[in-house]
Amino acid sequence: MPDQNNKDTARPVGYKLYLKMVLQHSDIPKRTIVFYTVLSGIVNAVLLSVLNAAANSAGEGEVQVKYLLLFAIALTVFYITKRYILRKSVTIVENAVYSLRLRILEKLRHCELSPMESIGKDEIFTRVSNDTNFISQSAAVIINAFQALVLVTFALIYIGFLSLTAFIATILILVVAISYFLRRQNEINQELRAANKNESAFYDHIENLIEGFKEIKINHLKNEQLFADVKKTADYGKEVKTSSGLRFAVGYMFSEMVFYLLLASIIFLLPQFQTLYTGTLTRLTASILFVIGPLENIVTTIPLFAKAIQATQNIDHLERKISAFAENETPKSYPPLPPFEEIKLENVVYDYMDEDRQSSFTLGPINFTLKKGSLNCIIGGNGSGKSTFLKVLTNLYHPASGRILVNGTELRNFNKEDYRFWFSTIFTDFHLFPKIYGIPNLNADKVNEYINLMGLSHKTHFNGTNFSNVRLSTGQRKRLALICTLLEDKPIMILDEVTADQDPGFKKFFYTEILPSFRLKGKTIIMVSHDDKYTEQFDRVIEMEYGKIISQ
Ligand SMILES: Nc1ncnc2c1ncn2[C@@H]1O[C@H](COP(=O)(O)OP(=O)(O)OP(=O)(O)O)[C@@H](O)[C@H]1O
Repeated sequence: MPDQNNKDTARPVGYKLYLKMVLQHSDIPKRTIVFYTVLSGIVNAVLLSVLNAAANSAGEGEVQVKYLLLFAIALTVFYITKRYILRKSVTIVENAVYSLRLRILEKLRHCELSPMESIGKDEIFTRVSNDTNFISQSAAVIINAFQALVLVTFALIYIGFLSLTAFIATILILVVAISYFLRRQNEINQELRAANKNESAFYDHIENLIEGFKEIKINHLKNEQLFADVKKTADYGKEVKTSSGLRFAVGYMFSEMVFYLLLASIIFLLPQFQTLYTGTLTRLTASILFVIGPLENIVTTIPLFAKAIQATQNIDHLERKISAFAENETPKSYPPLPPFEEIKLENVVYDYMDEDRQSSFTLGPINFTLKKGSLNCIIGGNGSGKSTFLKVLTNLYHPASGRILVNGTELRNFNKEDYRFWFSTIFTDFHLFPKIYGIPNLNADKVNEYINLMGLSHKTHFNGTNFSNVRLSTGQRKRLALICTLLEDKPIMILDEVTADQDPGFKKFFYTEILPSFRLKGKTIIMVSHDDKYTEQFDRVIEMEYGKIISQ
């Protein structure tokens, strides 16, 4: 589903994209930024040429006041412009990163579940955290390099003014050195891409090592084999990064050597071919020496700029992916959802797709009716599709075909968010938030009452905002999730294996006390359970096999 709001679908080329991303939230016009950057570069050039001229005239015993005055003016303008541009660049970049992060996360929270699952948490985390950080850190360096470029341009003009031959020689040498460096940089970039892929594999290993710590502590063979894989990946990373580092060093050295050769040829050869005025050779030498520093700055910033562009493209790619799957709900255009009476699934089918867009598992066709106030139990073997069915029922996954009818009207006539708001869910992979979100006017006493009811008062209590302790066992954490579900007080509760990690005492309490209390409150329950001995507590038992309901 393409993003209706994102009309600008043509992707700008790398550096334009970078500029667009960095400058889009700037309150200063682009022209002003360029003006100050260029002015600061020019004044920097003036500053150095005044010093150069003053040094020469000092040698000739002339009065220095004129140069001193010029120096003072240039230094003041340089200070003001450079300070302005550096301060503004920090604000602009941090604004850009701030807006970018919030914009992506804003889009992400409106994204559908299945594309979000397919993008994966690693990519989202890397882009939103690492790549945006990189853009933020590289901006000041890039601005400095841009000023260095202005400086070099003016220095070259000055060299041309002193000697046309020296100017042509310098330009030629510059073209050779920079194109050699850039060619090397292309090779380096290829290696860096390989290093990046390898880095992701290395992160995976670290995750396995941390997440699987218990397993590797128990089994030293696992520990050693995993570490052998870690080492293999680290070895490859070292190899690629060393190779690219060496290439960079050689390229850099070559560029430096070429400059010394340029200097030597101007000092030793130029006077043989051209008559130079007194002091011109000294000025030329000083100017070329003066160009080397800023040029180094520019050349070493090129890889950083390339990486910043890559980071921008990565972020843009993620943003486009998320935008393409963002829900385009316009709540005001939907009629209000009536109170829940019945949900009907007619021939509903849902497919999980593999990387080749082939179905790896099909749920359905499902025909099912959920009536208000009913207690429903879903049973079935592992992988029979119970959780998938619940995600389709709650509209977290959208059916590939079939209809969902809400009180007799098709669901697509209503706002999906309103529909989902009917449900309280505890999925098998539920997340316990550190705060209780989504419950207005939360009554702390009521929360603590539930904590007591669930037998957790010796472990935790609610302080008005947070639970005092969430470092609990799996079963205890599920009881806390159940408390949140009770507090939400929705008409339909989805409970996916909530009793799976509970002790027999709590199971009995749940099925004989809590469940009947739900019935009394008129709640509708769908619960996945493997507790055969309590199935008589439900109005209906739905059995699933290979993605289908085989009895209900
Ligand atoms: N995010 C996913 N992407 C692709 N396939 C999935 C995904 N989640 C589940 N599946 C596949 O769908 C099938 C049904 O999974 P589901 O989790 O619905 O089964 P279940 O009946 O709840 O299993 P269990 O009792 O083990 O929890 C499985 O074969 C599983 O491999």
